[in-house]
Amino acid sequence: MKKEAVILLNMGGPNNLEEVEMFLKNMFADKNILTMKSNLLRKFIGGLIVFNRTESSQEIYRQLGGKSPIVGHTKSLVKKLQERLGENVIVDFAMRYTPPFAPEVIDRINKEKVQKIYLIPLYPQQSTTTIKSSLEDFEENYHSSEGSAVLVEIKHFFENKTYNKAIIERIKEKMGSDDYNDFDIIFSAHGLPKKIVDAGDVYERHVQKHVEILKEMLKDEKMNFHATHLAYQSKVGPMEWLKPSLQEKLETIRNRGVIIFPIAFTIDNSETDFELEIEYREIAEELGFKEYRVCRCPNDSNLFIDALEEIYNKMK
Ligand SMILES: C=CC1=C(C)c2cc3[nH]c(cc4nc(cc5[nH]c(cc1n2)c(C)c5CCC(=O)O)C(CCC(=O)O)=C4C)c(C)c3C=C
Ligand SMILES: [Fe+2]
Ligand SMILES: [Fe+2]
Repeated sequence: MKKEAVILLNMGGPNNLEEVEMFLKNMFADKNILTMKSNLLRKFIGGLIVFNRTESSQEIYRQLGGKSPIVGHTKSLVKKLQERLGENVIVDFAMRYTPPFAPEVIDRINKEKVQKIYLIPLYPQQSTTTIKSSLEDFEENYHSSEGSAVLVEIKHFFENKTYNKAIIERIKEKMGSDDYNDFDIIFSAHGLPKKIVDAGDVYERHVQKHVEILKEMLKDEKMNFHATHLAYQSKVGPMEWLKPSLQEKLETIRNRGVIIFPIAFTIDNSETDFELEIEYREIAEELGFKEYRVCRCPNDSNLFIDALEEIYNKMK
């Protein structure tokens, strides 16, 4: 039987405090993140951002036990997907800004004489800053290696019913037997500079469509929240980003219960475990929320494994 590989792609996150600078350097050297044409200007602006951000960023990861949770969760997901797909398919992962990088993974699969490689970026909605960047990085590295497999890629999977069931399951898990009507739900997406959206990035549209799909599913499941909202978190720097921000949104709700689902991530990371769980919790407490809950990402849940198996089968 011909060998195939499924490679999951993601942004990565520091595996230790020394890797924080590497993570930020690689992120802000990415032409999909800092989109100016001049490489020299990117180097200058990127260098300034990294210089100004490294220490405060290290503090975030220090509070998370010295590393991002993203790689650990991804390893567990890969192990379970490998068990599901069996020994004729190699399942592995590559990160964009921290190890394991694409060349290391490519070296491993090239030893196996793989005929076809299925690339699945672990972001539900498409963006130039994430999926395009990860696919380009893997493909450029693969084409300069000795590998000769056919590369098959998927650009987004927010419409996948099974994936969305995994989200609904996570929301149910946080709500338990509590009355949904006592809570507003906020789908919180990672923000994006408005300039990138205006240049044609489809991310905002995908996020909006995703929220509409989930709203319908909540209705079908009779999960009748008091209201459903979309907001954007994680703004970096002085530029205009997508709105409303999560802070603005929380300020308009107040005095109720609120549950947050981090809609742009499949895997828990510093933006969920620190920004949502710690920083926004403090803001919510100051604003007088009766309850503030953050759902877990799908991570290595069985329904997410089912969705990835389905996506792989559809790509064939
Ligand atoms: C211009 C800056 C940034 C853009 C554009 C951006 C897009 C973007 N990012 C994610 C997912 C994640 N981002 C994470 C961390 C993170 N992101 C930025 C900047 C931009 N992101 C920074 C500076 C950081 C570092 C954290 C900090 O120092 O505050 C992470 C977390 C990784 C981890 O370590 O756990 C994720 C995941 C998406 C989905 C996205 C565009 C849609
Ligand atoms: Fe980010
Ligand atoms: Fe952040």
